[in-house]
Amino acid sequence: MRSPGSDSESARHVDESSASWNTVALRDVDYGYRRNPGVLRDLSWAVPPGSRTVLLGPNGAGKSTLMKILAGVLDPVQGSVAATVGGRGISGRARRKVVAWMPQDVVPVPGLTVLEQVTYAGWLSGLTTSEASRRAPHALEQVRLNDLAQRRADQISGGQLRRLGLAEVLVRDSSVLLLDEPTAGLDPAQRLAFRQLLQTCPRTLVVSTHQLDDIDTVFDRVVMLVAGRIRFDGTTSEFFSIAGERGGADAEAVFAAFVGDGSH
Ligand SMILES: Nc1ncnc2c1ncn2[C@@H]1O[C@H](COP(=O)(O)OP(=O)(O)OP(=O)(O)O)[C@@H](O)[C@H]1O
Repeated sequence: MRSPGSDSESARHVDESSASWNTVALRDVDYGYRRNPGVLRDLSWAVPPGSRTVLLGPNGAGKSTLMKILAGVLDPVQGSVAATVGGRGISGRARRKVVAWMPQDVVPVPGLTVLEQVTYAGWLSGLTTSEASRRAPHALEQVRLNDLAQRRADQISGGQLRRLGLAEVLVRDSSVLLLDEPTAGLDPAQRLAFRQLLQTCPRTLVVSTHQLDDIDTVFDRVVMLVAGRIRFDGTTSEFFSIAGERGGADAEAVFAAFVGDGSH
């Protein structure tokens, strides 16, 4: 393993006691792919510090693209991304220490065990080898994968791989976690365990999902992205009050209304 670079060292000096102030914000961001321009359009949004935000939107709305830009994996074509820690701006490279991203497709590292892959992810994020080794078993316990710690990562099921991806994020000491469809492919018991984990997770969360059941028990904010623009940004109770206005419609009906008729 190479030793963590100066980037991680500078981020280590971040005052984690003020982590509730840590945020990342987009201003007037446009993004498009070469063959697919206009995916995000003039988008401004700041991750609310200390909150649990669920990111909703139809297929192709731009949720994954938005997360990749927040995580620093993609750079906007126009506009800017700024992260603040304890109220102070930090560099784009230091942002990768503060913001952890779980992609939609978790990739097993050939030849590594589940435990080694999580340890490696922690080390790559800037933890020392001993810190990463100390934290990895706990991260595996949090996603209930400790029984498979010694299994090769490329020999586990799709749902188990997803939980491994989540452990790779939890092992880091990042204060902002971006989770792209973390419950896709999880069985009902694991989805319940995941919800319980999020309810007690003391970090800022942004989670994209197509599963609308129980969002009010986990998340305090809802962002709805439609065709690359934010159509709704508010508290979960504001989201559900729209359901009330619609005669007690459920979350799916509110979702469909935002996507379909543009009346909100
Ligand atoms: N690498 C790429 N090259 C070209 N177009 C892309 C690429 N990745 C995504 N897109 C396109 O960008 C748009 C937004 O995709 P994105 O994956 O961000 O949407 P999403 O809201 O996460 O969708 P889903 O709910 O289906 O995961 C889609 O039209 C998609 O086809």
